[in-house]
Amino acid sequence: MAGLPRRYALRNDDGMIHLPGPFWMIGCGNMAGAMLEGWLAAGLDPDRVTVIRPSGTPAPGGVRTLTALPADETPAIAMLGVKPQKLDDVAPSLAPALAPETILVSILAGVETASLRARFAAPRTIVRAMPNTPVALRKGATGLFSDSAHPAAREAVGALMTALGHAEWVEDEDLLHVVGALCGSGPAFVFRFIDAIAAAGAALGLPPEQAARLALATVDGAGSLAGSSPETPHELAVRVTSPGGMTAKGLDILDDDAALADLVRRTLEAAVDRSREMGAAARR
Ligand SMILES: NC(=O)C1=CN([C@@H]2O[C@H](COP(=O)(O)OP(=O)(O)OC[C@H]3O[C@@H](n4cnc5c(N)ncnc54)[C@H](OP(=O)(O)O)[C@@H]3O)[C@@H](O)[C@H]2O)C=CC1
Ligand SMILES: O=C(O)[C@@H]1CCC=N1
Repeated sequence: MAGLPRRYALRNDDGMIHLPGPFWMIGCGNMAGAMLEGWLAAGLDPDRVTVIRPSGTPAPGGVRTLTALPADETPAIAMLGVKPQKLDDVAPSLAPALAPETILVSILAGVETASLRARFAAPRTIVRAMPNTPVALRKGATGLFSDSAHPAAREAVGALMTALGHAEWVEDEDLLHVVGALCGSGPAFVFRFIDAIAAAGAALGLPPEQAARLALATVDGAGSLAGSSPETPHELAVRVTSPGGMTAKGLDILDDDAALADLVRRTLEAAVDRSREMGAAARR
């Protein structure tokens, strides 16, 4: 972080996260709440964070939770964590509370930078982030995009997101629709796969609870192995597949006519299409 303005410094030598000033989280539901859990686990000072949510449901970690924006401070970072459809409920009161140096981070699926800039005129830097719920365990995958971030702001937001797991920038905003489908929605698709192999095991005779336990442990172990091995998932699959053995017969079904690849491609396409629709709705 050498050479960064001090107000952007997010980490010190002990690896703790220090925010440059007040951090507002506008909405703290499934996704933003998971991010907050991950940041708190990473050592974020809860006193720097304010959650604003209409229910007033207390945020984790003793983080200050309000039902309206604080009147007495300007946020260094403000993160939009509401549903895309709620953007216009939030923008009129939030926009005047932001300063040019506020970094505005949006996790709204599909909603483009231009739509955010049309509603939030002040912040020089707007960053779009597309995270996923495993950030709660600091094992997330997050795509980032900004058309405007000063290198220091880019590094600051990158550091914040890297504290939640894997994070990388995309240079073309349109690709955030794909990142949303792959990373943002991806855990739901994987959870369905866990259920599917559990259901298949049960259909073939295992007690359902036992099938569910074995399916979960298998996907957990396979994911960890894939994440820690220098080998590609394809190479790891080869290691499982004994010539003339049982795995090859199963893979023949998944690979026949690219059945699994085609199913997953159509799955992501459907999610991307919806992301584009939500983006178009926010343009109006
Ligand atoms: N869920 C996911 O896995 C992912 C979600 N996203 C994006 O994250 C965003 C949030 O999704 P998700 O967390 O699932 O949704 P949730 O419904 O779980 O959370 C929405 C949050 O918005 C708050 N909220 C609603 N209205 C207002 C308002 N007027 N002012 C302030 N806060 C408000 C709610 O408050 P309260 O708690 O009081 O009800 C709640 O905390 C979406 O834009 C989505 O596209 C992106 C990637 C993955
Ligand atoms: O389903 C959604 O729209 C949000 C964005 C990605 C994951 N959940």
